[in-house]
Amino acid sequence: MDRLKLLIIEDDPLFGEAIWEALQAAGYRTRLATSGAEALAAVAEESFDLMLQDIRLPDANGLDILREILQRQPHSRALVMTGFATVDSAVEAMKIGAFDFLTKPFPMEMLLMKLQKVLEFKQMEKEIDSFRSKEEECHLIVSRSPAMKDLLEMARAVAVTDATVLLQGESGTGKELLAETIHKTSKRRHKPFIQVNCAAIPETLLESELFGVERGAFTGADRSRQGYLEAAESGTLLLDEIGDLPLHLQGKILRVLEEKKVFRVGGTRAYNANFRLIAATNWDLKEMVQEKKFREDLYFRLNVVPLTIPPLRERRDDIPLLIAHFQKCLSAKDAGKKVIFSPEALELLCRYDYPGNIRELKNIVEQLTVLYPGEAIKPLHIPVSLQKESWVGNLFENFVVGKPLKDAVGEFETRYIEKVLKSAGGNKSLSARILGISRQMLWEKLKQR
Ligand SMILES: Nc1ncnc2c1ncn2[C@@H]1O[C@H](COP(=O)(O)OP(=O)(O)OP(=O)(O)O)[C@@H](O)[C@H]1O
Repeated sequence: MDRLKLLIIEDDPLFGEAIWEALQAAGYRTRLATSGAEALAAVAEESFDLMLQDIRLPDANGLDILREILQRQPHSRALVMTGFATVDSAVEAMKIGAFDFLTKPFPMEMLLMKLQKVLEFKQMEKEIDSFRSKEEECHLIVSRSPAMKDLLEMARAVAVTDATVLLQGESGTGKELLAETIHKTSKRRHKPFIQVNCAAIPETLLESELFGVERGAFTGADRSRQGYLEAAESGTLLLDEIGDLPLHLQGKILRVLEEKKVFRVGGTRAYNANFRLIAATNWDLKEMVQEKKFREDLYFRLNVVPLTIPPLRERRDDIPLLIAHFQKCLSAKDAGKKVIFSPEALELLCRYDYPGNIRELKNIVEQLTVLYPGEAIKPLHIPVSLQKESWVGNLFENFVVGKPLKDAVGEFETRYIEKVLKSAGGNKSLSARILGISRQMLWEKLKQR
């Protein structure tokens, strides 16, 4: 860490200079101000890590000066110096934001010890800040595909409104992440973001979890408690997997949305329900409406701003970017967890269809990082199941239609075996394992080519 820069604010020039000298000798960069006005002028010129300030100043109230400086330089810390008679002011100073105080007279060692504490604290603050920003970065939506561009623009525009949003997309496409992003960019961002996965809560508990319970509503309800709808007051409620909400609860949710009031199970008192709703689903809700599995009136109520996230296989240009993003986040958490992907392995990963979408890609990167830390990932390292699927897709490209089935199957088999062998670097045992045949059978097939 750089040397700390200190501002000494002390009206007694002799004492001020003694401190100045002791701190310079201890390696700190220091500047001395002998009045409130001088201190404010110094702060206007440069920023300080720490203020060492006497509370009694000739030209101003020391507490006012402290307040002003901390407002102008919120990252700096203050140690106040006080005589016995002004200990109350020291307590006041701590309330304003001073880090600690010293009662005069004090030995220089005591001052140096306190400064060391501030140094440690500032170092910790710095680490927390950088951890926080890295953590935040890892919660960002990463994309460069044109397919996502319009969608993200629409999400940004809708975030500042209070409109209900319906997020649709296959599992793992990032619906929850998008919902969280909408909340974080909305005016409700300082209020709660409550997520409820309707499919994860047993149906018998879902009603009381959502709406809350009044004491005595049923056997075992020995105290009143709020549900998720109330907990989301003034914030955002994400109802994930809303397609799994039973029909009778769909009606109750619709009433809450219309009346902006919640009634707990077994209760007659109405509680406020002022939340912004984001609903998410993997199902096609329109189809569910046609099949009478989802209420049409609720569907219309939810479908105010529909946003459909495309599956990863329809935005393959995002794959290398996402891989780099997950690698960065993993190595930020643990510097030892770093892998490099060979171009062949990357190509393989870019061709796979990802039925589990981004979640599956993230898991694959994590898995490879744990299994092969520090290594260069080659096709050999990529899970076999994943290789088979992407190769099969690729092998069908340029396949001539018109041959008898037997010939086509033979041709496919030959091409497939060649591809497996190439990717396994000619390793026959591994190729046989990938192909699910014995080494001997592979040998036979190679002879027949
Ligand atoms: N564009 C993206 N950039 C970075 N990470 C992403 C992106 N989209 C999704 N992720 C990550 O992928 C994982 C799955 O995303 P998320 O849980 O949001 O998907 P989902 O659509 O809500 O899934 P499900 O329908 O199964 O609940 C999460 O770890 C999320 O942070």
